[in-house]
Amino acid sequence: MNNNKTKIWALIPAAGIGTRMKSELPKQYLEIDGKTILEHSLSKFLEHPSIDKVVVALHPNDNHWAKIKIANHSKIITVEGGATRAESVLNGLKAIQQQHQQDDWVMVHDAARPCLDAGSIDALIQAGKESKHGAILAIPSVDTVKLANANQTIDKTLNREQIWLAQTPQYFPVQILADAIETGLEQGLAITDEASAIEAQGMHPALVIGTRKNIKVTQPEDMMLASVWLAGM
Ligand SMILES: Nc1ccn([C@@H]2O[C@H](COP(=O)(O)OP(=O)(O)OP(=O)(O)O)[C@@H](O)[C@H]2O)c(=O)n1
Ligand SMILES: C[C@](O)(CO)[C@H](O)COP(=O)(O)O
Repeated sequence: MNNNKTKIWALIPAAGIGTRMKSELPKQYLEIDGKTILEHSLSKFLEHPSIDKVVVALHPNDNHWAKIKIANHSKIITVEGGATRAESVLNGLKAIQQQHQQDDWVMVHDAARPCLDAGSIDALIQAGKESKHGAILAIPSVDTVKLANANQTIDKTLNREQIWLAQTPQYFPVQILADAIETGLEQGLAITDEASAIEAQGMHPALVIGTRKNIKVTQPEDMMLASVWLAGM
């Protein structure tokens, strides 16, 4: 347990339907090595001594959650997800706000990233002590990056020294993140991760180097990669 007064919450948006995975089940309920992807993702937070509670946002028509063993875990609270990832996260934040203390922080992590390692959670917590605008896991681009024109020709090559690919977890003070997402949604901004809502408010979250193993299972071929990484954990 986190012994400071400040609590660290985990928030797992798991209300997507996995269109790009083209599977019968929503991808978070596909199994790797006898456990669902969602269970793999949740276990990283349930087993981490600094995480106090875990909020999971579920699809309103989810009829799979109740069947998995972890559903009864005493650290887990569930909420109904929304039509977009940002709305699911906001619903989770509202549930946290009913119980949180002023200085609590939240770590938002995609249900679809089952290969997170405990060291990355530690690194984010450390970065949060040094950045009042929060911190996210990300990896520097290893490829040359092109900016495209509308007709799929190359406009120009970007300086990849400045290009980082965002992952989750993304770690912020609860109140700051809830306000930023609420404002961003009201303004009609495209909020594809938590940091983009924070950036829109003029803040600059820290970038913490993650690992390439922390993939987001998105397309069918990602299942094999995730099972290889999980086997080595
Ligand atoms: N309305 C939504 C949409 C997505 N998510 C969650 O956000 C994470 C990242 O989203 P993504 O990988 O895009 O998942 P899906 O939306 O399920 O996939 P797709 O875009 O292929 O439909 C996933 O854990 C997903 O369950 C959510 O909680 N609520
Ligand atoms: C939050 C995220 O995983 C960071 O890379 C990503 O933005 C989610 O995007 P998606 O289109 O909802 O999969």
